[in-house]
Parts: sequence; C-alpha cells; structure tokens
Amino acid sequence: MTSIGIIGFGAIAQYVARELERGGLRAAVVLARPGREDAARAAMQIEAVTDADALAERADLVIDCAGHAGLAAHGPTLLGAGTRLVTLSLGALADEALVGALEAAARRGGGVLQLASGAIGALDALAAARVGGLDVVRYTGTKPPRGWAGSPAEEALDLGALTQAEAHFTGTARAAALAYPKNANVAAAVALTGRGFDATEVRLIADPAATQNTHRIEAEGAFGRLDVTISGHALPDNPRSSALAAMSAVHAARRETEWMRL
Ligand SMILES: NC(=O)C1=CN([C@@H]2O[C@H](COP(=O)(O)OP(=O)(O)OC[C@H]3O[C@@H](n4cnc5c(N)ncnc54)[C@H](OP(=O)(O)O)[C@@H]3O)[C@@H](O)[C@H]2O)C=CC1
Ligand SMILES: O=C([O-])CC(=O)C(=O)O
Repeated sequence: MTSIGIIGFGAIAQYVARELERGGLRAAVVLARPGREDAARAAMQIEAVTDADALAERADLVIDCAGHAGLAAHGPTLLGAGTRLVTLSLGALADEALVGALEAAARRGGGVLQLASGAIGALDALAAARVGGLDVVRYTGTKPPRGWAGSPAEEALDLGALTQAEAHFTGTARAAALAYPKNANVAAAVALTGRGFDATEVRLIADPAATQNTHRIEAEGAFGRLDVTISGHALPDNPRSSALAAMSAVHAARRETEWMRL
C-alpha cells in the first residue's frame, strides 16, 4: 500500500487529508517547519516531522501543500530520495535555479515531480494545442479583494476601498509567479503547459463585486481558439485558495495509486 505524506497543514493540506481518508487512502505523516510540529499534529491528527529525509523514509508519495517555500526547501531532497512528489507550487518553477536543482535530484534519485492542475482546467487541450503551435496564450485571474490579501496587490491598490474591478498586475507569467507566490500558480500552470513563462500574458484583477475566484485562459494557434473560464469557490479557511486546487491535489494523488488512469 502506498504510504502518503503531506507538506504543510494549512487550508489545502487539511482538505487533502480529509478527502484522501474519505476515499480510502490515508496520509501517515505531515512535514512542518521546525517549531510547528505540535500545531501540525493538532491540525492533521497524524505524525509530524520537520525534515525531508524523515518524510522520505516514511512516505513514497508526498503531496506538497506548502507553497513555493515548501517545494524549494524539500523538493530536491525528496526527489533525490526517489519520492513521487505531487505539487501545487507551480509558480516556484519560474525560478530556473530551483528547476535545475529539482531536475538534478530527480535524475539522480529517481523521484518524479507531478504537477497538479490546481484551480484551473483545460490544460490537456492547451498541451495538445502546443503541438501544432500557439500564437497567443493569455491568463486572467480575478478574485474578490480579500483573495489578494498579503500580495503585491495591497501596494498597487487600496483593496478595502475598491468600487470597481481593477487590474493590479499586467505582465509575463514569470513576473506574476515570482511576485505572487500564493496567487499566481495558475498562471504558471498555463505557462508551463502552453507558451512558457516569458511568452504567456497575465492580468490579475481585484473585483469587489466578485464572489468567486475566476480563472480564464484564452489561446490561439494552429488548432483554432480556446476560451475557458472556471469560477471556483474559495476554500472556507483561505479566501486566496480555490477549492478546486485542493481537489486537484487529491485527484493527482489518487491517480498515482490506481491501475487505470485518466
Ligand atoms: N496550483 C494552484 O492552483 C494553487 C496553488 N496554491 C499554493 O498552495 C499553497 C498553500 O495554500 P493554502 O493551504 O491555502 O495556504 P495556507 O497558508 O493555509 O497553508 C500553508 C501551509 O504551508 C506551510 N508551510 C509554509 N512554508 C513551509 C515550509 N518551508 N515547510 C513546511 N511547511 C511550510 C504553512 O505552515 P506555517 O503555518 O508553519 O507557516 C502552512 O501550514 C499556496 O501558498 C499556493 O502557493 C494555492 C492555490 C491554488
Ligand atoms: O486558488 C486559486 O484560485 C489560484 C491561486 O491561488 C493560484 O493560482 O496560486
């Protein structure tokens, strides 16, 4: 039986642990930052460790729910130990040095980095369209102002006083992913699937009338035109994160354990 570990114990990690259990799988161990073991144990009701070597000893499938810092800190050790690692921290891959370290560790140790689709969909169509050539890929992310708390949107806009939708970022997916580690992983997913970090156009919008997190991909190329929008509910425990992102991590983990995969 696959032994599962989780990095982080926040809103997504707790959802993932609950849903795995409902589906007959169980996370056995959580990796927390040093000093946070008791909080992690209390939140997840499982064994807590604070270093990736200990996690790799106990788990052969790990789900990273700890954001960019979690993947950067623990990804190379886990991949170097041969672990299958599912991550939601796709924006961290805008850092080429980190990609180099992850790739070297995976090739050395035999680990595999599985990118969860996160809060967006239609990546299969975008990946197929890439084969024929893509001319334009644009991603627009819109959230209520509270969904941008703790991000550079707070410097660009007075989030509490907005009366209409306002863009607080326009630029490449690389710049978005690096500046918004908690909010632009979808931009990174679109970039990695389609035209890459530097050719993917991104707009991030705070909308006081929005009640959901909306993710739109527009793409044009030899295949034709794609325009997909997902309006996702936020997780109750974190308005920044969409429930679909947590669901996608569960799906990716379950997929790793099944004999027939979609
Ligand atoms: N791909 C996608 O579509 C999406 C991706 N995400 C990514 O998922 C991340 C988690 O989201 P969410 O659960 O809502 O966030 P939370 O803030 O609720 O939880 C983050 C958790 O990660 C832990 N953590 C942070 N750094 C480390 C580290 N170095 N080692 C171990 N644990 C660490 C935190 O612990 P502590 O409390 O001790 O800091 C906390 O338990 C987001 O930051 C974002 O990057 C989110 C939404 C969508
Ligand atoms: O959960 C979401 O809506 C998207 C998100 O935060 C991200 O792209 O990092």
